[in-house]
Amino acid sequence: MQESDGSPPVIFALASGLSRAAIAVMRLSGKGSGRIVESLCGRLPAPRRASLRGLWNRHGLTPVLLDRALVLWFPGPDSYTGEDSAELHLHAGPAVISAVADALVALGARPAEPGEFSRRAFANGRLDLMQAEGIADLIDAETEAQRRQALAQVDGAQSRLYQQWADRLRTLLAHQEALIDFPDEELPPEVEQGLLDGLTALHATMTAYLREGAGAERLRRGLVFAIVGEPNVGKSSLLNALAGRDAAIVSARAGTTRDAIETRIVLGDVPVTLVDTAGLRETEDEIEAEGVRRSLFHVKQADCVVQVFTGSILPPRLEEGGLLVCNKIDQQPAPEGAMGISVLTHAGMDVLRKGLAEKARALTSGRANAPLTRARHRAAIEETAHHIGRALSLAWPEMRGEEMRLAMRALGRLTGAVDVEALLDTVFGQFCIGK
Ligand SMILES: Nc1nc2c(c(=O)[nH]1)N(C=O)[C@@H](CNc1ccc(C(=O)N[C@@H](CCC(=O)O)C(=O)O)cc1)CN2
Ligand SMILES: Nc1nc2c(ncn2[C@@H]2O[C@H](COP(=O)(O)OP(=O)(O)OP(=O)(O)O)[C@@H](O)[C@H]2O)c(=O)[nH]1
Repeated sequence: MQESDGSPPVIFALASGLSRAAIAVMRLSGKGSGRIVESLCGRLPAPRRASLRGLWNRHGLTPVLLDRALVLWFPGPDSYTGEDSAELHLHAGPAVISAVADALVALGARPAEPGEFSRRAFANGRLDLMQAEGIADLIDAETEAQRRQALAQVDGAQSRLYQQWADRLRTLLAHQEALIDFPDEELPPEVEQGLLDGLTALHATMTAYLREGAGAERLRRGLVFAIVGEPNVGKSSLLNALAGRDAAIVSARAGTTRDAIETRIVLGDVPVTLVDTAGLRETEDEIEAEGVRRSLFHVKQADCVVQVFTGSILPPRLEEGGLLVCNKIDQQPAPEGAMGISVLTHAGMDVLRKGLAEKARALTSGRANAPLTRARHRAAIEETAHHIGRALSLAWPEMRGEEMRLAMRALGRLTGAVDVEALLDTVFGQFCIGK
């Protein structure tokens, strides 16, 4: 469906989501938005000013009033998408929303796909891919640290850094082209040396950046901490205590937890999924054995393993860098080398919470400015660095030039400057509807 002049169709979505609320924001974008708003509420309100209007369905014999709503009109290109856009701030009843949606469809609009508003903003040059991904992260941000990180990305921290790299690379490529085009002229030898030095420095910058990177990506997606140990040591009790609610079944019978139970909590400003796993032991019981297999899988997947035991003997560590926790110190003191707690009496629980928060912070720390937040970015920067590395290893100018062009391409895909059609579905498909 398109407008008759070939411009993209008007799309609409409930930007405020479907949860129960007092007001619902219906958002429209596309060249025909103005015509649709006029049909609903008469003349267009003044640009960017909230106006109270009756919304009328004029399709039947007599006009039907759908709602009295606040209407905002954003003429393009000064709008989020860069197109003519409008917002209808409705009373959020489901019947109001569906009546308005029906009227919009009758007027030629169609429901938006996930991320479609932002995709249009990208297509119209209002934001680059990294900023768009930042917006998706901002919508998902649960903690202050995630919010800060996402907002810096929306403000272009990464865009600026990667653009700076692209500019350096482009200058170096120009020098390389000069070496190719004028092989016989007397180009001063500094040109080639300067080129190689420049490539070496850029390569070093990128590899250092990749090395420091993992923390921000973990902060964006949140961490997984697995609670593991033998049956009956109090793993489920510990999960419930940390979560502050009865998420897992606690019983005196060993082997109670069969399948992993997950709870989300916040530790040190990082969202953490705690996984309570089946107790690790040799067993004849088929279901319990499957539980044990799954526990070991979680140990491998987790960002941190909280290994719980009881008694006076330190167990062998399941995982380097994990936390060794001795429970039930109300019955017996913890051995040296483990953190002692009693879920029953709360002894040691504050120290444990601090220790876990410290782990969460350490796993998500990294450079404060323009950090690496996504696997997509990591892959593109790795590819860029790979081609720069190859360029450095090639003496033949044409081939070095080709590697440098491939490096430029990889970097361009990062911000969306080149060659991205295939990427767009992946990037914008992860958005929620209405963004
Ligand atoms: N009601 C409402 N709240 C919202 C949004 C929205 O679309 N609607 N946003 C949606 O994401 C965010 C704000 N972001 C926005 C970004 C750009 C423009 C915009 O109209 N930009 C124009 C004009 C800027 C100006 O002069 O004020 C432009 O950049 O040209 C609006 C909202 C969060 N809150
Ligand atoms: N004395 C004492 N008992 C505890 C403490 N923490 C948990 N328990 C008890 O130990 C028993 C086992 O607790 P669970 O939390 O079910 O243990 P689990 O490790 O999840 O057990 P499985 O599901 O079998 O792997 C229960 O009866 C708890 O009430 C503690 O700090 N002190």
